[in-house]
Amino acid sequence: MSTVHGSEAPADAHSAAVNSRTPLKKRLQHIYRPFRQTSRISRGLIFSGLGVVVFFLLVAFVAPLLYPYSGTQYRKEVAPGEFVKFPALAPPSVEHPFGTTRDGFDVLARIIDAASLAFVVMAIAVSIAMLVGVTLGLYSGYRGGKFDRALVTVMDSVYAFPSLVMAIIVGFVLGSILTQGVFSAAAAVAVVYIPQYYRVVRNHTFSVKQEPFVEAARSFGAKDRTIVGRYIFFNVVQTVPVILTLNAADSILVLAALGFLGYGVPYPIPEWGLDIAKATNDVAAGIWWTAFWPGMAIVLLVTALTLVGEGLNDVVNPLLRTRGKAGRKIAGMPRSRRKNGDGGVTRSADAVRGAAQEKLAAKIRDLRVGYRTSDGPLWAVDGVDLNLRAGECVGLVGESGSGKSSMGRAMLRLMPPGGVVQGEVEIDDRDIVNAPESTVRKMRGEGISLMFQEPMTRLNPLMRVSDHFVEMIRTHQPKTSRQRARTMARDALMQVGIPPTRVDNYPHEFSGGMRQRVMLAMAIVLTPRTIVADEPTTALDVIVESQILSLLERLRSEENVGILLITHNLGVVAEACDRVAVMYAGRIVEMGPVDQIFNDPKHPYTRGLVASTISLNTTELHSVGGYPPNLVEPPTGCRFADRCAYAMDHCTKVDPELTTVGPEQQAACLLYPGAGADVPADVRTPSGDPQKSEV
Ligand SMILES: Nc1ncnc2c1ncn2[C@@H]1O[C@H](COP(=O)(O)OP(=O)(O)OP(=O)(O)O)[C@@H](O)[C@H]1O
Repeated sequence: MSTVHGSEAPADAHSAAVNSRTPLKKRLQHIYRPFRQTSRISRGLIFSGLGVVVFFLLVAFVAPLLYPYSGTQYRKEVAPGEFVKFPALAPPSVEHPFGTTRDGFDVLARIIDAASLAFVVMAIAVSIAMLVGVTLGLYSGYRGGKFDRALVTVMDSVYAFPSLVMAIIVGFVLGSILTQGVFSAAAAVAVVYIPQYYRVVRNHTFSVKQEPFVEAARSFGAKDRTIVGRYIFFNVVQTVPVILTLNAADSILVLAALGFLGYGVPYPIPEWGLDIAKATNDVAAGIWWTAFWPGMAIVLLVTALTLVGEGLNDVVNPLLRTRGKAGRKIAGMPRSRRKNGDGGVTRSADAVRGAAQEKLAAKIRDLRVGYRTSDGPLWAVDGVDLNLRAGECVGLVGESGSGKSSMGRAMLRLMPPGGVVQGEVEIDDRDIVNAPESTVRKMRGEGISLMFQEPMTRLNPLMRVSDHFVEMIRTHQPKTSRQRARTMARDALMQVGIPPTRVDNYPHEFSGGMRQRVMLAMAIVLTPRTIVADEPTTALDVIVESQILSLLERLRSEENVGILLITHNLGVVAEACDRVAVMYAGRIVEMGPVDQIFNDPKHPYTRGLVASTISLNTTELHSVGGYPPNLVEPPTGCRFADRCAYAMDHCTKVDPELTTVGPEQQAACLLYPGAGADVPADVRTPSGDPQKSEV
């Protein structure tokens, strides 16, 4: 096992020091980190916007305690029981800094009280809209079906309605049922925004639930609640703070418009829109102060909230952040590496395998995987038997569409909508295909793990790597503390040669090869007995490919893990596997030790595959002519018959079974006795010797 410490050491030492002395400081730094990573302009906009919002909050909730007048006060007591009315339309003065209104109210007092009202209405309206819209959007998008369609229609209709007219109608209705006041104004504003949250969240949920990282979460055994709460919600809600602040800004305008038109709060409750409406005649008479101050308040607060909203968009979404100094400090690859980068193979694989030879990591019996398609049902895997021994790596090869990935996913019972699995996949004496959902979830991750191709899309871009680990570990071991889960994550990262100091990085902060190793670390952190690695080295350069293969080798030799390695690359199989299973049109057509299959393939299809591999000795390119059959209507007899150079009459009539063709080698071809019990020996007359002929 390698411990890799590289150029990250100083940064980590620094964070550790902060952590041990001042956890609160560390926590604040942690919260501030995304802000540091945004551009200076974004930060400037957010903080100036926030400054103005805080100023208005002070005006709304602190100033009333300090300012001598209230917004509805029109006189003051000069002696006990003796009142003097404020002058009407008095210009700004020391006594009335913003002047007075036509009805003798102090303008500054009304600005202050209207600010409190604006924040209260804004808070109620936005909270109602967000709560209702987000909840409905998540549910509707995740569940789909009739409920979703009905809700989309309702929300679209509400959304299509002019928002101010909608707010007036709701305000009017609520005002007549309840009373015209703060709550009915807030509810009127809320109704306008519900469809906005709903539409954004619903559409986002709909697409995020199909993301590979959600499938990956399912593969690690996450429950629906966890998937929605952790994987979908956090991806979807990244837009919510932005909508929220923009809505908050807009709600000030809607409230003012309602007030201006007389459908908001009743006079003389101080409200900026209402006060502007009352001041329209004053402006014509040259009295500027009665409309100017409420107008300014609206403009300032709306602009500030908009700035915060736009700025937050950059902060919340890590992909939009511009890297600052902090980002550039994050170091890359470790300085020291093992000589051959092989993950430290210390024991002979054969020695371990010998002892564990008979233990099965997975036992597959009559596995069938079907999909519903527009052309009819299709069996992508059609009756596969396979024993995967502990400590063994079996390569699963075959042309694109032969059913390899379907088989790999079926081993975890990870089916897309419309997919079915039949048969048995036994892991730890439990059959995952027929187990209840709760057992399946437990088996995923602990009993069997799936290592996907395309690691970038399998990791939630908004979750740190540590969060992925903690989430997964605690799903299976709820009693494990977060701290312990983080330690396990660091250990697993170390095992795959990633500096543990990078545990808190986001997926996009890793290179492709490192992300693939992160996926592998996740696949092994719970020490499963079996790993399905689906094209784990696709799109990686040869050095990273070799590192991944070495890690897999170490897992099976040291940890005794059984590995099913799905790949197109026969070179990878030759390097990493003990046995190979060749799949064609949903079936295994040949299986045996790698050396035997590569040096002496028996099935004509395997011969074609091996012949089409390019090596240093290749002088002529071969390929298997023709196309695989349509699995919706597979041909009778051998599925390879119409592409086979040795096809006989019987091949289109008799479905061949796997039969022994060499030591530990089996092939499903009628050329060999036993592949089709009812084929008489004298009709086995291929046009040439299959052992020698070219394909
Ligand atoms: N969700 C699905 N719905 C319908 N058909 C599907 C679905 N997934 C796979 N198939 C079909 O099942 C067959 C096997 O596909 P699968 O992806 O398992 O093959 P594969 O050997 O892994 O291919 P590749 O090497 O290209 O990944 C193909 O005919 C494919 O079109």
